[in-house]
Amino acid sequence: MTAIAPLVPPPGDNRLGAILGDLASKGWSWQPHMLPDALYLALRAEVLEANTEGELAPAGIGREADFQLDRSIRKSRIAWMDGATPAQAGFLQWAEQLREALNRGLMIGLFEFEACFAVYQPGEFYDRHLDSFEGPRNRVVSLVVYLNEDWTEENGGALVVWPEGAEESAAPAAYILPERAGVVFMLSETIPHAVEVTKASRFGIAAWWRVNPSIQGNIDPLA
Ligand SMILES: O=C(O)CCC(=O)C(=O)O
Ligand SMILES: [Fe+2]
Repeated sequence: MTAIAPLVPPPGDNRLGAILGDLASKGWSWQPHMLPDALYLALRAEVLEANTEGELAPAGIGREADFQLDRSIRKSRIAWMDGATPAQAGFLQWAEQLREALNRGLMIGLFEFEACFAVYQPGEFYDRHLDSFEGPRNRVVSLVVYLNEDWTEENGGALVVWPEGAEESAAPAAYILPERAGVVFMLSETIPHAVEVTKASRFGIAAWWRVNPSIQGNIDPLA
């Protein structure tokens, strides 16, 4: 199988520098129109199809024993990616280039990657939360990619980002509209964020890198 845009040019040095600088200084970064167009179109077509074919399942919170399906906190539907289509394979390659750049620039050992399509229908939302879970195989950097054409402020559905470690009552640092091919990076353990109630169908990808929690050379097997 050939990945879509297998030779996606790596994001330019300026852009990578800005992302690394933002993550180091404030813990999050907004990059408008960052996803290459061929990938954007192919991934958007896939999420629209998954949505009409009923391939999305209600999203939960936490993992394994802590997993909860609490529709009062998070109301959306997701489908995990397995890289089995050209669009998904292309996305995984693109993310791999970012992983290498983040590891070099931040001197961290991002290791595993997991990604899902996420759809919020009108009225759906995700309350304020952190993406990291309890336990050793934790999420360290979150990546969100938006697959919406012509999003407007009236549609709602903004991603609200708070400063690192901010109290619930603190003023948000940013309201980000889920615009076409826009990409958000966040430190999963320290950046609280929320998705405001959307008034239009809101398509995107939520993804995370985790560190390798291996001890004495034993790589933790994938779940
Ligand atoms: O779609 C977004 O803007 C963010 C989604 C999110 O916070 C998550 O899936 O954990
Ligand atoms: Fe999140």
